[in-house]
Amino acid sequence: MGSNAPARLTVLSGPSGVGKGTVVAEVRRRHPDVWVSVSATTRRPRPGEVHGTHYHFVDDAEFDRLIATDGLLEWAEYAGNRYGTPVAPVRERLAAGAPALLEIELQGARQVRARAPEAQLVFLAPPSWTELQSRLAGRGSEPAAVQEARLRIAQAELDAAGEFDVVVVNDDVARAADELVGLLTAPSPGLVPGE
Ligand SMILES: Nc1ncnc2c1ncn2[C@@H]1O[C@H](COP(=O)(O)OP(=O)(O)OP(=O)(O)O)[C@@H](O)[C@H]1O
Ligand SMILES: Nc1nc2c(ncn2[C@@H]2O[C@H](COP(=O)(O)O)[C@@H](O)[C@H]2O)c(=O)[nH]1
Repeated sequence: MGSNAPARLTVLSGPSGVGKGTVVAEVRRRHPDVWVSVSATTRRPRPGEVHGTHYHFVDDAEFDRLIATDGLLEWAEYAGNRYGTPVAPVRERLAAGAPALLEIELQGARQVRARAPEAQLVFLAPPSWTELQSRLAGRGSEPAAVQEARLRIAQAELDAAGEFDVVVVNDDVARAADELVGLLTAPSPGLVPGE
């Protein structure tokens, strides 16, 4: 990615199980300097998830405090838990002229669009509905009822794909990662949110 990369806020969104985390991990494997925001969440950690790396795992009181102190660029309730982007690291990153990537759901993407219109919004789409179902089930990280809740939300998220600047189909992780790298390095005006 290199130090000449433009400062741009990019949001990657898309339904649960489409492969956002997988594609971002592939981008970071190739370009370890790509900076990805670490969200706060009230969700409990999955096996293997590390506090401060995958998420800042917080309780409801701490999440309330983050909201009350304007500590979040955006936040949303999703399938019974709250998720939000700590604003300070994103601001610092963009102010230093370095790009930032957020991996968030639809409500949060809409908030970023309202607050930082220059941000680039990328929607990661599944090749088909049945493939999305099978990826979510195959991951096996949620019980069936939670998978069903996530798939109900996914229908509405797929309907909103037209709100995004670019749609990337995750038919193949390497190909989708190529496309995302291209978008992350494309020139843009750059923006410091909230200023
Ligand atoms: N292109 C692909 N082809 C086949 N399987 C894939 C592909 N991309 C991701 N997967 C698999 O799909 C499952 C879901 O991927 P992942 O956890 O990255 O999704 P996600 O969009 O980040 O989900 P969530 O929003 O719930 O965190 C994983 O088991 C992953 O290995
Ligand atoms: N609005 C936000 N959504 C976020 C954030 N961090 C993650 N997410 C999204 O939540 C769902 C569920 O995530 P999971 O880890 O429980 O599978 C998924 O779409 C994430 O992209 C955030 O800070 N804000």
